[in-house]
Order: sequence, then C-alpha cells, then structure tokens
Amino acid sequence: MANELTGPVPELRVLKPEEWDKLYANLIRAFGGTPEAEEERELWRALTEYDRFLGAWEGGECVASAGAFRFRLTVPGGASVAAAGVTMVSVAATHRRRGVLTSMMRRQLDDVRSWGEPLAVLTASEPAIYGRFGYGAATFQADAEIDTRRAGLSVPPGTDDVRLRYVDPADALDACEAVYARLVPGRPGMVARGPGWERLGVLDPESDRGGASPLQCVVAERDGRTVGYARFRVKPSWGPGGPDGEVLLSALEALDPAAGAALWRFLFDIDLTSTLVARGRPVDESWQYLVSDIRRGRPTLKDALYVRLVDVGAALAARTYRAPVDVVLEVEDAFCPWNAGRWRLSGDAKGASCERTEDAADLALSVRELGAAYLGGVGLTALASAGRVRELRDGALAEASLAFGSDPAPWLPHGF
Ligand SMILES: CC(=O)SCCNC(=O)CCNC(=O)[C@H](O)C(C)(C)COP(=O)(O)OP(=O)(O)OC[C@H]1O[C@@H](n2cnc3c(N)ncnc32)[C@H](O)[C@@H]1OP(=O)(O)O
Repeated sequence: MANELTGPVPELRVLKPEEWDKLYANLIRAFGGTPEAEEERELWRALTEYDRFLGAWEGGECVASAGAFRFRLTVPGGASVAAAGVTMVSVAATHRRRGVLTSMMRRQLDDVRSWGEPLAVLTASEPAIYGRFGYGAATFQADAEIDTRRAGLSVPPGTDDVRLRYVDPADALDACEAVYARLVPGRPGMVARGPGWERLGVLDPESDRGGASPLQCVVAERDGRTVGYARFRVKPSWGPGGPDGEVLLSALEALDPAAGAALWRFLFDIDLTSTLVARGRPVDESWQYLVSDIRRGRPTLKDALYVRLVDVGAALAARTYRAPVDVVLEVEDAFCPWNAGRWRLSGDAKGASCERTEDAADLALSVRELGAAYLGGVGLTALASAGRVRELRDGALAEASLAFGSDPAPWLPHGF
C-alpha cells in the first residue's frame, strides 16, 4: 500500500559528523548517482549543521535524509526572519513511497516549531512533492537566452562613470559579498549569507563548466568603491557564419541603476559572443527594461522558493503590508494543526499583528496558499481565481491581495 511503512522501519535520528559520508552518498544516488566535484562536496560538508540534519538508518546504511539550515530570510518590509532552509532531502529508491519522506517532514516541522522559527523554506526537485506538507511556491525566477546582437540595449545617464575591472573571483569575494549584503534587506526572498556561504558563488569545478571558461568576475567601481559585480563564464563557438559564443551568467548584483546597466552592457558586448544566458534571475530585473526588444531575451518563468508558515501568527506579524489591512483568515492546515483556525491580521506599511480570534472569517485558505502569497510575489486574487482562496466578506480579497503584494518582486538568488 502506498505511503505506509512496511517491513523494518528505518531509524530516524540526528546526524553525527562521522555519518555524513554515508548520508551524502545516499543523497547523491537519489539524484542519479553522478558524483559531485570534491570542492563542492567539501563545501556542503562544511555547511552541514549536524544538530539540524536527520538521517534514516537501516542495518547501518543511510536510506533517507533531510536537513534544515539556519537561515534569515528577508520578508516584505525588510525584516530578517528566522527560517529553516530545508535541504538534502532524499529517500533511497529501494524505500520510496512507503511514507519515509512523510515521517521526516513530520519530525522536521515539529523540530522547526520547537526551535521557534516561523518559516520553513526550500527549493523543490519536483513541484508536486511539497504542497501536501503545506509549502507553496512563493517566488519565481526568470531564465533568459538573450540575443545580444539584436536586443537593443540602451543605458541610463551615469553608466559611463562606472569603471569595470576584471578581478580574480576569489580575491574579490569580500568586496562582492559586501555588495550582496547591502542588497539583502531590500528584496524579499533573499537570504543573509552566513559564514562559508559566500564560497558557493565562486565554486568552479571543471566538471560544471561544460566546455566553458573558468569563472570570470568583473567588478563595477565608482570613486574607488565597489558598486556591483558580475560572475560569468564564456563558452566560445565558431559556426559557418563566424564567432557565435555564449556568455553564461552566474551572478550579478548592483547597488544602483548605472552600475547595473554598466554590467549588463559589458555582458552584452563581449566580443565573439552573441548570446547571454541568464538563469534564475529576478522576474523584474532591469535588463528587461534596458532592451528595446524583450522578445530577443526569450524569457521564461520557473518556480523557485517554496515557503511554509510553521507559525502562522508569528510569520504574518513579522512582515509589513503595502496597504492597510484588517482581515480574519480562516486557515486550514492538516499537517500542522496548531496553525488551523481563525487569525485576525491587522497591519500596514509600518507593522502588523496577527492574533487568534473568534470573529467571523473574511477569507478562507490553506496554509499552502498563505505560503505562496507570503513574500508578495503571488497574488491572493490570482489564487482565488483558481478557487484556492475563498472570499467570505465582500472586498476582503481585494484589500488583502493589495496589502500582501511586494515591489520589488521576491527573489531567491541561489539554491541551497
Ligand atoms: C528540498 C529538497 O531537497 S528537494 C529534493 C527531493 N529529493 C529528490 O527529488 C530525490 C529523489 N526522490 C526521492 O528521494 C524521493 O522519491 C522523495 C524524497 C521525493 C519522496 O520520498 P518518499 O519516501 O517516496 O515519499 P512518501 O512515501 O513519504 O510520499 C508521501 C506522498 O507524496 C507523494 N510523492 C512522493 N514523491 C513524489 C513525487 N516525486 N511526485 C509526486 N508525488 C510524490 C507520494 O505518492 C505520497 O502520496 P500519498 O500520501 O498520496 O500516498
């Protein structure tokens, strides 16, 4: 029978450092079995927070895993909220569809609650997995393959005052990280990078290059200060019509419009290339408004960060609201029943409270929809149009949907 533990029940317990290799081997095999480069593997080992990682064991072998990094996530209004960054989820193919993931999600969400973290977040290998546990797709990302010879880029005043300089990606890490850190509070969905995480951006194993160059880095400077950076690879190609190389963008951050435009112009103009491939970018990123022909960018959208409200009251009170809102939410949460019931959310751009109430409900929705709407990137009105939010008082939906929205759009800069 599906989703029922049959045979021996694997023992689920907190990971010990000496067990990491076995857990990681199970994870890699669950993802197909191609080993990761040594430097990547060692980074993930270093980032593992053992007290927050679970392994399921049977006969001395690891058959399943789930971890939870200690993250701080930016929410609308700029607060940095404690969030469990769910990661390294795997169940051995020999043990799949027997409820092992369900038992790990049960334990993990109970743990996250006991740690007092109002949110759990993850990126999903497959979108169909996590909705049943209350996760909703809250941020989307744009992929683009920009025909840089035909997109028609024009830049704002001040762009020519920005100086660009090639640097070694590792040497410039601190300066780039300082730029990133300044941007984190300004965009919901960004994660403050704790010690060690900066190395993720400069991992450069040969096996990941796919015929492209080693990672290159250009910093943007004004008056001697670093105001932006881009990391990328170049993949040369020569066709019958001449050079036709690709620029593969890996990261780009800028503190102001001119710095951003200078970096985009640089990436568009690299000789012997005709395509800029940019994946996992913000859906409202400036390049779309710098070009005259956005269709030449062939943008596509993809789900990115999934959000689970572990403590509905604390999570909704931790963010601010774009317009005044005072609504009673009837929340359904079968997997974490402590959230179920009615909550009065009152807030505006300065702050909010969210308390239990016996008052009549204005909107009814499940915790999954609340997670999707939480960072302001998915409208409650849009969810209602799919029947996933029900309006019980006239006007409540428009009021709440406006209030929940975020500008800029939420964005998760990198996976974990
Ligand atoms: C945050 C991250 O790390 S994402 C990475 C997730 N890991 C992977 O994708 C690696 C490969 N896959 C796996 O390791 C496993 O198949 C997992 C973790 C996805 C699922 O583990 P299982 O132990 O098989 O899940 P479990 O038996 O608890 O299933 C619970 C329910 O989810 C459903 N389900 C599980 N996986 C999937 C899936 N990939 N797609 C759709 N439904 C799924 C099951 O059918 C079951 O439904 P039911 O309750 O209606 O019967």
